[in-house]
Amino acid sequence: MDKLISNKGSTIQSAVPESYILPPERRPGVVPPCKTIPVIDLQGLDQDPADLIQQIIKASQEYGLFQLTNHGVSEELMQDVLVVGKEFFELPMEEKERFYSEDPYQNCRLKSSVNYDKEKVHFWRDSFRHPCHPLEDYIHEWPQNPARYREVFGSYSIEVRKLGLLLLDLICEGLGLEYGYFGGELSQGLSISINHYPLCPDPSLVLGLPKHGDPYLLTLLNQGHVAGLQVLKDEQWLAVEPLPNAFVVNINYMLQIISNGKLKSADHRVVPSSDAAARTTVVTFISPYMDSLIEPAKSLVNKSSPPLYKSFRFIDFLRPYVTDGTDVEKDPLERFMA
Ligand SMILES: O=C(O)CCC(=O)C(=O)O
Ligand SMILES: [Fe+2]
Repeated sequence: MDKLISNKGSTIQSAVPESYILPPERRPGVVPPCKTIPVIDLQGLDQDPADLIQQIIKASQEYGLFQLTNHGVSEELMQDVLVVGKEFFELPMEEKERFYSEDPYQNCRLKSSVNYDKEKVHFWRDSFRHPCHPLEDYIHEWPQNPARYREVFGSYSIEVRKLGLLLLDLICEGLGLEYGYFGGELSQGLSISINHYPLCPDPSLVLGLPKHGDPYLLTLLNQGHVAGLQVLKDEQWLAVEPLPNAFVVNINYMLQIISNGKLKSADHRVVPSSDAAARTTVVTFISPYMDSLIEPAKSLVNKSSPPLYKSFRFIDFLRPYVTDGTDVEKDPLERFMA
């Protein structure tokens, strides 16, 4: 519990503790906002679906990440989860305590940094995470305080799941896969993580999250209005500007593998805000079942395009990823190359 940044009280507001200070070569440096990151307006879906699919595929090939506007999840719900998520982190410690755990497989889990006990340097983030689908299996484990938590996160998880499955259908069509390819067990997992990056006395010395790719299928991030997310493209970090009520969507490792490398997982990281504001974000991950078989889709593999990755069970990828954390320079896909 005393590992949580939000539990360290006033001492942490005056100076960054030694254990969070990165060596100079790993510090984030200055990254200006980037204007070229694709913004896709889902309103065009009815008029010209083919064009929209092309935009999604192109962005997923070039950046592995795009922003999505007019996506159908109401502004009210987008705002509500950010407000209630923030309220959760503002609760007294006694309220949050029962969710704190060192066990990476615990369902409802409050934790700090990435892999606190193993990492050399800690990251400036607390997070609270839980599975969401099917809702009735999990909602009774969620917090009852803030009072609106279950209602707001319940509705949000249903809406975001619908949107995520729609995006996967569009990606499926864009890749030329058989209809409904992602509809089954590959997309049955759903979890939400509230990331809280408290105010940092010197953001230039730390990272909120280190460079990583997300290990699932697809991520939909509601990043609110405080900047901090950066994506790596052609060895350059680009800052992803907050757009009101937009989702930042990123391709995950499993989608890179299933598409046989046609789509690319976006490496990203988070820098705590330098505009004197804490940053709270809500991240939704769509993922395969633990025992789902992951492999390049058969229809994308042929003589001239051999499989780039092996077949494996999702848990065999996830287990080392979870245990080793993401504080490593090596590529987690390496062991799964064909
Ligand atoms: O909070 C963010 O902006 C991104 C979080 C993220 O990358 C993650 O939770 O995997
Ligand atoms: Fe991530």
